[in-house]
Amino acid sequence: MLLQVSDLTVRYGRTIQGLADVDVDVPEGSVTAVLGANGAGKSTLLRAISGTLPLHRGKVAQGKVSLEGRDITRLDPAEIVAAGVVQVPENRQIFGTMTVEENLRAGALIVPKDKRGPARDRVYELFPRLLERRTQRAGLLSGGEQQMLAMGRALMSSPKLLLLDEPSLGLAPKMITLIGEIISEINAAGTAVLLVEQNAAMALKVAQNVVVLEVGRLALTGTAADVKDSPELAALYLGGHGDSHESDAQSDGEAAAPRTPVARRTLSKWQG
Ligand SMILES: Nc1ncnc2c1ncn2[C@@H]1O[C@H](COP(=O)(O)OP(=O)(O)OP(=O)(O)O)[C@@H](O)[C@H]1O
Repeated sequence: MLLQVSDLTVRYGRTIQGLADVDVDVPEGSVTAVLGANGAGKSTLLRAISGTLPLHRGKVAQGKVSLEGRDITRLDPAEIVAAGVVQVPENRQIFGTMTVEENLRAGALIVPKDKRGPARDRVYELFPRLLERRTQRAGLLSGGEQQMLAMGRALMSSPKLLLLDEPSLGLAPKMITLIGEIISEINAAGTAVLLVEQNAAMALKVAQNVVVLEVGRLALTGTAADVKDSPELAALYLGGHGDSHESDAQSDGEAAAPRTPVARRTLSKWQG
């Protein structure tokens, strides 16, 4: 197993529980999606993995995160990047006054000098739009292009695992489709992806495995194929939240299913 999150409980301050007893496995070479409504704990899970919880006054109260069997729970963010786990933050955090190319260079600081050129070429191959705009200031790019740049920057260090926090956020449907295709390409090239999304339709297209969080707890796990058609997904996630992202996932009325509390279920074992 590439990444194993076991029995993870996260607290913010003394009282707020961000996650409780969460288990997530990311198999080598897979795309694993984490779905859930606002406040379900998706970002908290990514922060726990990337070691950035302390920046948000959070801490792991219990449980463990392992990468290829190595305990990375208490490593700092730079050590986790060096171990091969790189996060693309939700708000993208590109450097607006720097050019596209300079932003990419900033993602390669830990990369040996002779490997930086080839890494950049690979990123440009994956994102031809970034190549076209390499000398432009990043702040002038469209939202979708900024998302590509944030992903490209993360890929500069050739991570084993890419953590994506709601890459579809604020993007037009066509751009969301394109970003989904790019995630599949990144994965086909050998990088595992943990994809946090509110856009279930996109996530279910690109992921093999799915985890659904509900109020900090694991509500549902299974293969994308199993989860996609499950009434549990409609009840847990698509129902009752009225988010516009979600409405295009199921337009057949299922989304209006009442949101009933559902005990944690496993629809099927992880593949592989
Ligand atoms: N820095 C923080 N301080 C205190 N509580 C926090 C902090 N960050 C998140 N929380 C709380 O932890 C819980 C999980 O939040 P989290 O942001 O992980 O959810 P999410 O699924 O990513 O939601 P969203 O889609 O809105 O980002 C929520 O109850 C939230 O209020």
